[in-house]
Amino acid sequence: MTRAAVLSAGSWGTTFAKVLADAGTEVTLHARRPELAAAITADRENADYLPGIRLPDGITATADPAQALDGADLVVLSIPSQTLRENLAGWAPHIPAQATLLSLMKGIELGSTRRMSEVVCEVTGAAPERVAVLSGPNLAREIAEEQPAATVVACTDPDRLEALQAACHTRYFRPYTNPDLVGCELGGAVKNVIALAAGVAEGLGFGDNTRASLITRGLAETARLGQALGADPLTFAGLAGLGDLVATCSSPLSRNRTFGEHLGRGMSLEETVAATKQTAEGVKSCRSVLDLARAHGVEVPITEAVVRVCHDGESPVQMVREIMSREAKPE
Ligand SMILES: NC(=O)C1=CN([C@@H]2O[C@H](COP(=O)(O)OP(=O)(O)OC[C@H]3O[C@@H](n4cnc5c(N)ncnc54)[C@H](O)[C@@H]3O)[C@@H](O)[C@H]2O)C=CC1
Ligand SMILES: O=C(CO)COP(=O)(O)O
Repeated sequence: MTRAAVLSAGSWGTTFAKVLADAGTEVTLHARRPELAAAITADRENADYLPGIRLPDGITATADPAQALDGADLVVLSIPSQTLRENLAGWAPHIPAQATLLSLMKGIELGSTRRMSEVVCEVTGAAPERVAVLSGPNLAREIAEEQPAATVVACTDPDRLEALQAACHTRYFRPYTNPDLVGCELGGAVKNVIALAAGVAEGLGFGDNTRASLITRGLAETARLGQALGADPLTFAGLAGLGDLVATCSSPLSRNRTFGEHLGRGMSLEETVAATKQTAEGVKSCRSVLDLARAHGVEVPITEAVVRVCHDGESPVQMVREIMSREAKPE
């Protein structure tokens, strides 16, 4: 892969543009606001999302999606999941016919319960083997600072997968391949929901036992749902499953965990939404994950609890009481 278009220039899109450029790929980054695109090109910095990080010379930025997509053999999608369908419909006519379409997004569409790769296929008409996902313990700021991290790229076409792995392999970013696209994608979406619960626990003042219990039982419900959707259960023991769950549930950098922490500390939902400037996917996706689980007859008690706290006005204290008083059962 030699030329990538990254849409758009938020925290992760900008960071991943840097990864691609550091791996030797020419990158055009799409920013919605022309002034941000101009500032990125002129200053080599995205001061809105990654202040203090110098962007490589291999990145140019534009506010024109057609210009960003012109000649791209890799199209990277990194916007809030619930906005993908609408945005992609506008971008689709400009996407080169053979380009690989890579989703960095970690959400499930509300209403349709589609994974992002499914939305990409539906909107663009691309064959499923052209669509890939990247998921793992990848907090943007740490990667932008070139702290070592690993990730997983998944695609059903082995040639595209290998090319993708090479296109984003740098001295600080190590991608593994996995053919299980469904499992990788689901792991990324559900961990955001579990991280909300871990944040609530943090906000209530609970410690490591509580977090470890949530991570482990969260992984169990992710794997149950994954299996029902045809994922490989082993994927959930890897970077896109346990790896991402541990990082997100533990890190103060996580927007989902921070959102939950605010609720746990007693902030109202409205105050928390107002205080959250970046995308916390789990707040919306908890509902679609629950819908998906119900459609497949899978029990997801932590996800249910997160929906009650984020949407039905249940208090964090009551949430913990309900999780802990569920019927006792074998592990
Ligand atoms: N930030 C991180 O550490 C990581 C984020 N992700 C995932 O990447 C995706 C993007 O997240 P971030 O870059 O972190 O979010 P962000 O909030 O930092 O940036 C969002 C980007 O989307 C654009 N955007 C917002 N609303 C839009 C709309 N209605 N239409 C078009 N564009 C819109 C913004 O202008 C911005 O460029 C999410 O699915 C997230 O779960 C995945 C791994 C790491
Ligand atoms: O996906 C992430 C880390 O892998 C980022 O998590 P947040 O979206 O909660 O910040």
